[in-house]
Amino acid sequence: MAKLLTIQGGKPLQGEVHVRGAKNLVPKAMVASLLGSAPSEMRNVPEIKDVEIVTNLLTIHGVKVERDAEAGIMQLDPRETYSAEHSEIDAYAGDSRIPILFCGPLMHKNGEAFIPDLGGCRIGDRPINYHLEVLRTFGAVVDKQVSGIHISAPKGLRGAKLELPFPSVGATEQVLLTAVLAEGITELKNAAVEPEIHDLIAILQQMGALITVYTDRTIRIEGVSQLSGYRHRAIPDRNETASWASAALVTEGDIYVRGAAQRDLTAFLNIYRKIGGEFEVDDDGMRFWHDSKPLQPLVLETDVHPGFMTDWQQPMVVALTQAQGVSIIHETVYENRFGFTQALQRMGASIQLHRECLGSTPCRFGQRNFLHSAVISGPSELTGSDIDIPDLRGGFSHLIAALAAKGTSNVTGIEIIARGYEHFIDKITGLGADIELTER
Ligand SMILES: CC(=O)N[C@H]1[C@@H](OP(=O)(O)OP(=O)(O)OC[C@H]2O[C@@H](n3ccc(=O)[nH]c3=O)[C@H](O)[C@@H]2O)O[C@H](CO)[C@@H](O)[C@@H]1O
Ligand SMILES: C=C(OP(=O)(O)O)C(=O)O
Repeated sequence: MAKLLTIQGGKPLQGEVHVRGAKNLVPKAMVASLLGSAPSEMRNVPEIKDVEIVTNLLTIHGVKVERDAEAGIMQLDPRETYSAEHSEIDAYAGDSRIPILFCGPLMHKNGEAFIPDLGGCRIGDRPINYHLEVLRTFGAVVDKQVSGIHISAPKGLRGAKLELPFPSVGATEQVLLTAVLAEGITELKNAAVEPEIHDLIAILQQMGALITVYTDRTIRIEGVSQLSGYRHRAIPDRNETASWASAALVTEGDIYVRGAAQRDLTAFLNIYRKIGGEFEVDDDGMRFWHDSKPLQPLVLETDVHPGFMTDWQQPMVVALTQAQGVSIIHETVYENRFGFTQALQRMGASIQLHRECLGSTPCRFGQRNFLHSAVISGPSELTGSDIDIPDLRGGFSHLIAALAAKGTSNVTGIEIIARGYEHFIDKITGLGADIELTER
């Protein structure tokens, strides 16, 4: 049965939420456990859909996964893995982007892997050409099938000199998860250096991997013949933290995010302060609030780390609809991440999308007919609307717009949000929102 969330907007969100491990790290750490010849333990594991999907995928490959969901502790025992049936794996087609990262570990373990078609947010084409190219360079043979891909390493996997055309997070993780047990040395240039990548490297190092990260986006990996397990506490979800911070800004609220860490939010906090948000930090988390002073418009470009992360863009757009003046956003990571603004426009926001690059950060989309720049004029009074959630961050952005809007919004498709936001309905309720969840 589909869920319908009815939101009566206009109440500031006030109170506390608890943010646990990062969606963009935990499922990958779970995949890394496959590389070990001993069990691993992960702490700070959130109850989100992507963790569930990877748990199921590991389980059908023979990994024993045990979990205390409330305590956030997961044990993963990979000692008796095997190749799963294609039909079993195919059941997860279209669910998440993580399955592509099974390639290296499963080839090391079983000599082959079958990967279902990927899911994840529809915010651009999201090809996997970099992944396949690096895997081929390691010596893998890729066979694209009607649905999914079969990949094998008949002659084993050997370290290689690699350079990514763009510092892709996923392709960098692909290289790490493959190179650690490949024969010889791998050098990756133009690697992504997001905090979640550093956390994955910390995990692999605990397992016995030899990895060096240089300051120029180069990563060097010396392959080893065997890895053990790890015990690790995942870094907190900086994207969920930024989302709650934006919710406080949009609703004139005051939210304490227990578990949040300042360090990986530098670029976000600079913008938050410039727009007029307030924050303070203590040992257990961060408080974000917006007193009644007017929000300031600004010019912003998304970028790879250490820039302003693309996943923060969508909630921040909602805040900018409330700023006094014209703001400009240039999205340089995904070619199609402004589709969610249509619903905001229906709610009363003034947002124009442009094909041109409205910014100076070099981007791949300028001459290619993609609406990847936005001009937002504020402040606009938002009114409630019927909304069907399009993607994860766009969906959370719609929720906070509806929570700030005058009147009632009827929101469908909220299941998508559970892919990356733990217990978000309970959290919003706990912050004082006037919402009702019904099944249809
Ligand atoms: C599960 C996860 O961690 N998701 C994050 C990860 O996604 P993901 O790892 O999928 O993102 P990438 O960094 O790979 O993608 C960045 C850009 O590279 C392009 N590209 C990527 C791979 C490839 O083979 N070919 C190609 O052209 C993509 O289309 C995109 O335009 O990093 C993104 C960028 O920080 C975040 O928005 C996502 O939240
Ligand atoms: C784009 C995102 O996730 P995914 O890569 O899992 O689709 C996101 O978390 O905003």
